[in-house]
Amino acid sequence: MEKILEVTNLTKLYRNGRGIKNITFDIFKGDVFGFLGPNGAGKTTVMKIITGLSRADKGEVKIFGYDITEQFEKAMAKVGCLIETADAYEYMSAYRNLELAARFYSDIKKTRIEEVLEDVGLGPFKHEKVGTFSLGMKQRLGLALAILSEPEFVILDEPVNGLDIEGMVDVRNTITHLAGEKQITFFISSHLIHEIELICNRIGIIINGQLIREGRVSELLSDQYNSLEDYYISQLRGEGGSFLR
Ligand SMILES: Nc1ncnc2c1ncn2[C@@H]1O[C@H](COP(=O)(O)OP(=O)(O)OP(=O)(O)O)[C@@H](O)[C@H]1O
Repeated sequence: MEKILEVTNLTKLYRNGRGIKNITFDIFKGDVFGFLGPNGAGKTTVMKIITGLSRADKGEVKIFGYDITEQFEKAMAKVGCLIETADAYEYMSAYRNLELAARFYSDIKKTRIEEVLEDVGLGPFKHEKVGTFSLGMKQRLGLALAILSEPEFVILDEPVNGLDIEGMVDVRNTITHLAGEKQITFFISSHLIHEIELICNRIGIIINGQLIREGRVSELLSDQYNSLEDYYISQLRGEGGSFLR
């Protein structure tokens, strides 16, 4: 199976001694890979390195076979991402923000902007200024920006953070639709186990900067566990009990 992302021995230590250590995993074409971990586990650190926003101390990242430090542009050519909150101009409308972002690509049609706005549920608000948007609406705009260029691999850091139930369902449906219909591969971080269970086929669990488990959801869940939540809690208790005290 084609490897879309290869992460090998990724390590980064901040001056305060926190960070990530020897993270290794692969994502294959068609995967919706969930990156699960409690607050401060290291999810954003990994995603920032993968998308070139931060540098690793050690290790290697390849996207579509290209090393992200040596061939960054080639590695990122078919990648869309949303890391932390969307980088949007608050005094412009959602539509105008997408129009500006579209200029970075040579082949985005006007109809594509309308399409992504509908996909993420921002159609009715497209001409309103982003500064007046709720956090959830900004998250949706971030998702729209991430998928605008019709990427083959999409990296989303906590995409449903701050969304109400309806917003969560919309984003979940959008991801499931894009993965199923358009064969887009996803790498999604979250601490919301239920969301991950509903949309991901494979997961990695990161605790205290270390990837403690990685695999197919169906294989990780043996008869012993009724849900991913049961499994996740058992792993936290085993490896990082302090998170639950
Ligand atoms: N720039 C930084 N300087 C120092 N420490 C940092 C920095 N960025 C992150 N950390 C620390 O590294 C650890 C991992 O942080 P990171 O943001 O990657 O975790 P996370 O899993 O994304 O957490 P959350 O779910 O809360 O967003 C945390 O202990 C955090 O305090």
